[in-house]
Amino acid sequence: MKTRIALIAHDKKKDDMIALAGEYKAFLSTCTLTATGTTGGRLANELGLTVDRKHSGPFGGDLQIGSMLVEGEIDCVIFLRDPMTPQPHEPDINALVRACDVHNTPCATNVSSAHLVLSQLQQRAAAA
Ligand SMILES: O=C(CO)COP(=O)(O)O
Repeated sequence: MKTRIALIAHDKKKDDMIALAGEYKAFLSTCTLTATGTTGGRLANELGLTVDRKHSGPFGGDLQIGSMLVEGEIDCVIFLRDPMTPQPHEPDINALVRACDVHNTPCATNVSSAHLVLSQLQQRAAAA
């Protein structure tokens, strides 16, 4: 089965997300990708990745992805959060990260941990 990855980035982290996804593009193109609206738009337009785009984060996108995760439809979350900017939908963000903890789903919230998670998933997929 394809690895199912959710990709989410706050505005000031979107360039980092594009750079990260660009590095893993070959692997990510073998995965089933879900993203919040604006992040997904950039991944599709700038990298040509096929992405299931949910609503934008402030309009419930994090909650939609959280719901998928609870249903067992997401294997891993890459969520590049901006710790320096208050977000209007902070409760939704916390709900998604909490759902990852409740369901023991890997959740990388910065670029360094995202590299560790993606390189490991890529290696596993290559060995399968
Ligand atoms: O706000 C977000 C995550 O909390 C991200 O949403 P967008 O990808 O639509 O900007």
